[in-house]
Amino acid sequence: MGMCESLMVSDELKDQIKVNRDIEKTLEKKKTTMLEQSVLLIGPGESGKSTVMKQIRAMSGTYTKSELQERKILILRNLFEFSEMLLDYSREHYFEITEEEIKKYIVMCEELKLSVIQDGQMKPELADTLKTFWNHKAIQEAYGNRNKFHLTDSAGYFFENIDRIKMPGFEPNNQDIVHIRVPTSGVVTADVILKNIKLCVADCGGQRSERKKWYHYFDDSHAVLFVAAISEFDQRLVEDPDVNRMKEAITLFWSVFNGKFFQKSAVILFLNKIDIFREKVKTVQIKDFFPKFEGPNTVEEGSKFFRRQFREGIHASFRKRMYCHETCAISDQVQIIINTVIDTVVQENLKDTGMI
Ligand SMILES: Nc1nc2c(ncn2[C@@H]2O[C@H](COP(=O)(O)OP(=O)(O)OP(=O)(O)O)[C@@H](O)[C@H]2O)c(=O)[nH]1
Ligand SMILES: [Mg+2]
Repeated sequence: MGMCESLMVSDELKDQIKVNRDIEKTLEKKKTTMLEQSVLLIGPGESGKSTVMKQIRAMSGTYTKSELQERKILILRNLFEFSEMLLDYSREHYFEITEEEIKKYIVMCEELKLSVIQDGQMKPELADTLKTFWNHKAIQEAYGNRNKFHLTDSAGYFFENIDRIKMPGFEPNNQDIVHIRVPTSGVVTADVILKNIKLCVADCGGQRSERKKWYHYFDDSHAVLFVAAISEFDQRLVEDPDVNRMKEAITLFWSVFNGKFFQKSAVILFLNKIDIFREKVKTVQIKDFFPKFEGPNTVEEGSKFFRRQFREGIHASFRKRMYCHETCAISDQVQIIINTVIDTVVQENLKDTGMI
């Protein structure tokens, strides 16, 4: 996560941290009753909104035993879903895999499905088959093509951790939890207390079919946290394979901040999945997808370019209330940025009420 971390402590962030300390002092002096701030998490599907929500949750406390058990079952469900997708892709593309192996892996998928429904425990033999499956050449070839069939970014993580997951007393840790993929349907709300502030967070499903539900939450929020995956500049939408994911994110951002809604809200943009972006720019040219991009194909130039793209199409009144961060939501380091964001939100709203 080297670059991820170095980007996090930018000069902008340092300035922000200083401002935040001042705000904390102001709040301390005022000894007000607990401040309530509502935060709306929006952005396209799979950009990392729920992952940010999980990190906020991790900052505010621990999970109960039954919540951990639920997450353990979700991990097995993910392993089942990812295995099926990888196997289907290998078969469709005639990668080298025998009929006998295919039959064995179909049974493996069935057994995984059963362990999800039953006790959430993976039998040792099943774990061994999963490991052989993951190391199979055809499956690795399919995994190498994951961008083409929308396999979730975190699929590899669970296969790599089977030895730990199969243990009878296995309890998911925060890293496991942030890698779980469950698309959000509708809007999931949660109240969290952080830094003596009650945050009412609404995490919205981001796929096209989910977006009409967002409008019920428009205009009431103190802050809008828009999450876009910067790594997706070369990928296509699941909902419409003709549309580039990054272009969709930018147009969506422009349409939300067009001047009609969120007149008083702080606008926070997370250019997320910077870890994948860092790897990708080594081999994929931004210019091939965004001909206007002229700089060297680096993380720094790429981030600057995309920041500008998001900024340039929004209503002028939002630009001075817009804060942008490059993030890696699966890294616990993102919690530092979230802390900063909370302070920014409070600062913006205290300005509005004339308290500072
Ligand atoms: N490598 C990497 N993976 C990430 C990052 N952020 C999220 N992910 C993974 O990306 C997948 C999608 O993340 P979610 O948080 O479920 O996405 P979402 O925006 O809530 O998606 P919808 O609910 O469908 O709108 C999950 O498997 C996450 O573990 C990141 O910064 N880096
Ligand atoms: Mg979600």
